[in-house]
Amino acid sequence: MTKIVFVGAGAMAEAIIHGLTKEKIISPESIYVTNKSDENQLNYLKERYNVQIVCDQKKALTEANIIFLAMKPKDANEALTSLAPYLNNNTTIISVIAGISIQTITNSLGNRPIARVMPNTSAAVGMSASAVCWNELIPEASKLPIINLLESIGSVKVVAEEDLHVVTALSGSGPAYLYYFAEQFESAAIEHGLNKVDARQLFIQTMEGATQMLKKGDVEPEELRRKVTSPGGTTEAGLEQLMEHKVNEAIFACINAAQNRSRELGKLFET
Ligand SMILES: NC(=O)C1=CN([C@@H]2O[C@H](COP(=O)(O)OP(=O)(O)OC[C@H]3O[C@@H](n4cnc5c(N)ncnc54)[C@H](OP(=O)(O)O)[C@@H]3O)[C@@H](O)[C@H]2O)C=CC1
Ligand SMILES: O=C(O)[C@@H]1CCC=N1
Repeated sequence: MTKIVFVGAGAMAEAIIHGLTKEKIISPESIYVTNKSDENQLNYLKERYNVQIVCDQKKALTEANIIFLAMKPKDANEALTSLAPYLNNNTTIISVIAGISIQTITNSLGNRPIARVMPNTSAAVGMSASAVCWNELIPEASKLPIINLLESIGSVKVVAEEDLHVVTALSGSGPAYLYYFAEQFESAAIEHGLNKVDARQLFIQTMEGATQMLKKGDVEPEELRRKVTSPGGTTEAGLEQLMEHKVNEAIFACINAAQNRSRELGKLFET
């Protein structure tokens, strides 16, 4: 049975564990969690998902088939140094850490199969938009099982490692941008008299409907936008404000800043 150890047990680890256990891809008895010090969080994960808390670090790490690295970039060096002595040569490392390169991980853990994944927190509902890259030590035969594992938490694209910076900016961070839009649209609607429940429900359904239309893939977003926008109508009035406030520039600046930060984090914690 495949044994998975999560080193780091915060928001992203929980979202992946939620997805994996919900889809029954891996039995919770085979999922182990450990972190730096927060015992309450480990107990919470055990209670909620039935996963195992690592008691014997050496045994758990030596027996692991897959180790997920799910700590913040600033904590990676310390965590990797403490893991290194216990790793089995065949263990596959799957890192979700933003910015930290396969080379940096290799420098601490030695030459071994390493994959980097950029998921997002929608993994909790099986809707992560994940991208994965790997080093040449991941055997061809292991690639599909890794993709299958990740598909249990959503969609998966295989990308070049260099592209993970922009992927992080777009889909890793992406849910936060959309939640920010949700907050702002909801507040604006409330200011104009709608109650919170209706405002939220209408906005969610609008996003869902627009997403479904985009997903059909037969009409470009620009054309879909045009179909909503009657000349001299309400949409045109609204869009004019978005353009006047240079929302397009804000979005370019947002993606640029996020992908730059991913590169900076990689450099800052390079070993
Ligand atoms: N949140 C998100 O939307 C996404 C996050 N990521 C990436 O996932 C990673 C984790 O992010 P997130 O879950 O949000 O962060 P959290 O702060 O929620 O969790 C970080 C976890 O790492 C643990 N940790 C810290 N130091 C060590 C150590 N030395 N050894 C073992 N565990 C340690 C912490 O333990 P303790 O609490 O005890 O200190 C905590 O459990 C980051 O690298 C981030 O870039 C990727 C995609 C999306
Ligand atoms: O904000 C971050 O750094 C992480 C990476 C992607 C989403 N959250």
